Amino acid sequence: MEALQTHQLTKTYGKKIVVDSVDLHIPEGTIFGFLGKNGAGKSTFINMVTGLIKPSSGSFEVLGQPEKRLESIQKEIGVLPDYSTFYDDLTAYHHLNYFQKLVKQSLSKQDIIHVLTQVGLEDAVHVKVKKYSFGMKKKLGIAQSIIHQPKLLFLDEPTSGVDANAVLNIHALIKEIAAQGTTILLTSHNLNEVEKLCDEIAIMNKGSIQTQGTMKQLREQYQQDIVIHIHHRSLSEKEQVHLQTSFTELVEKIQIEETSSEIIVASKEYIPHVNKQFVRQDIDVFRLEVEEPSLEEIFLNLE
Ligand SMILES: Nc1ncnc2c1ncn2[C@@H]1O[C@H](COP(=O)(O)OP(=O)(O)OP(=O)(O)O)[C@@H](O)[C@H]1O
Repeated sequence: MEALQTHQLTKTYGKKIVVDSVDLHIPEGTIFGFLGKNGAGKSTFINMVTGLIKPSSGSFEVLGQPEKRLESIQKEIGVLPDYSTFYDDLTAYHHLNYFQKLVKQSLSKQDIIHVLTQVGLEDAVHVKVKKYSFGMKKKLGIAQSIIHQPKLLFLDEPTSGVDANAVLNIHALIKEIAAQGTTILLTSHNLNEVEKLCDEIAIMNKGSIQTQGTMKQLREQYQQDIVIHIHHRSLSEKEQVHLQTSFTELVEKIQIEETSSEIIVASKEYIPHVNKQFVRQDIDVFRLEVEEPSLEEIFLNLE
């Protein structure tokens, strides 16, 4: 089953089309990366499929239920919005206790403390939120979004403004939640994070989905040249010249140096040929690395 499916989902404000005929399918059990520049329409999309705002046209199903039955599955959805608001005078514990009652849970004190420990707030359980830093509030927002063990979790920028250590903890937590079967839609401006965590990615631009696929599919789709780094035994100048001239039509660019070389080819099929040239000339290859385009390069190339 698809955890989320949208059909021509559209949102307009006056004449401005903010989300434009989006067809998105998020398979159950995936961590789905949702990318796009500021203002691309990601939060508006999330606000529609979580029932916060009404679509202008189009339809969607969440966990198999159509929009009009969204209320019946609200308990199965968790949301970390792009900004969370809390009551300054309540502690993290009181917030979660209040929230769990809203979503009709009956967690014990220990359960609530466990969730706060999961997000790294174990030392601030009984501290009032007015004393929390931005990163701590973010963690509290994550705790609130997962306290009822949702089947589908929307995390809008879960690590922005959070320090490096806490980022690693949040990544581990996201993986743990996904391993327990929760589908996660993650928006982030940190492309390394998305590359590391997500099974599938969609990139939104000016309200439309520009591209969608697994990292492997996106790489194949957007890979132009393949850069091969070869670390080899030390070559004499004569050998370097000989090697340089032995590569002809196969390579786009070649740079031979004493102990390492960089060769750019147009297609993956040429990689074994490159390797063979070294073997043929009796040059020991210690390491051969193929550089793949990062999500960042793909993302920037799409602009
Ligand atoms: N209530 C509204 N009325 C008018 N325009 C709106 C409204 N809400 C959002 N917009 C516009 O819709 C566009 C998309 O906003 P949205 O917040 O969905 O983008 P985003 O991709 O989430 O951006 P970011 O990465 O900065 O969070 C923006 O140009 C924004 O100004």
